[in-house]
Amino acid sequence: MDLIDLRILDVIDIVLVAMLLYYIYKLVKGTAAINIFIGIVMIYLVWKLTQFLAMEMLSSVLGEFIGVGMFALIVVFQQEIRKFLLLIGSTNFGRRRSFLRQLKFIRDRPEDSLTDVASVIDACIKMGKTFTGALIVIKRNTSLDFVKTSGDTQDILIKTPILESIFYKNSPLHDGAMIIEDNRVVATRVILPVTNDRDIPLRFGLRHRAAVGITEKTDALALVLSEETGKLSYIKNGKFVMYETFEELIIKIKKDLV
Ligand SMILES: Nc1ncnc2c1ncn2[C@@H]1O[C@H](COP(=O)(O)OP(=O)(O)OP(=O)(O)O)[C@@H](O)[C@H]1O
Repeated sequence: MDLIDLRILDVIDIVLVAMLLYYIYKLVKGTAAINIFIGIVMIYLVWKLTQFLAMEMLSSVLGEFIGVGMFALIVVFQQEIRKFLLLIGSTNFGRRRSFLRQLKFIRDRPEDSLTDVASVIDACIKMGKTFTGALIVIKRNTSLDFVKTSGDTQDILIKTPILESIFYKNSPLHDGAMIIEDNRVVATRVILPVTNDRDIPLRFGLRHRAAVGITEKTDALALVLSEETGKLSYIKNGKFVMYETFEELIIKIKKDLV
């Protein structure tokens, strides 16, 4: 019986380690950190090999290095560790959230719990036609309180004309970002963290960099309207999401909000 238990635990152990390595790889893939990650994996494998071959001295040197290296790793991978914890947190919360939403849906008026994505996109289409710049952040699981404090607190039910009037060029609220939680505008004139990503084309300025920045640091979704081109960009997880039509975009956002 003990033997069977051990085997099952071993399998679970291996699956968990494989999942952990996969998630870490997914996070560092395409970043400069991938080379550091590969380097660490190689040192670890050599260390294990020296232990297996009983090469005492080399194994103890590498062992010491890996021991101290743990602290260095936390510093080097600060951003990635943050993202990783966020990923784990939001995976669980995601399910709980949709369950809570169901409950909320029963309790509250529906207009208060689900983001009216169609109205948001409708406002964006209209603003795009008049080359009005806009930056809209939609909260998912991660709290946005740390950025909200930089702007003005609001509590406004989402309606197309209201969103348009907020970003209207002469409006006192048009500057910075607007934050949406559920179906309400909860903050305006918010200053967002700007990304350091050098791969973003130069034609994108600070508004787009801020949208990439907040979606890198949190799981929020961002919509950016360019004042220069009137083009609407949808940004998720620090990346521009491609879409063909506005209908397709609405479906994508709704899916991302479930
Ligand atoms: N860190 C930030 N947080 C929130 N809003 C910002 C931030 N940086 C810039 N903005 C907003 O973006 C506006 C325009 O900035 P900028 O012209 O650099 O952006 P852009 O990406 O080139 O956009 P556009 O294509 O509309 O010109 C600013 O006036 C401000 O309202």
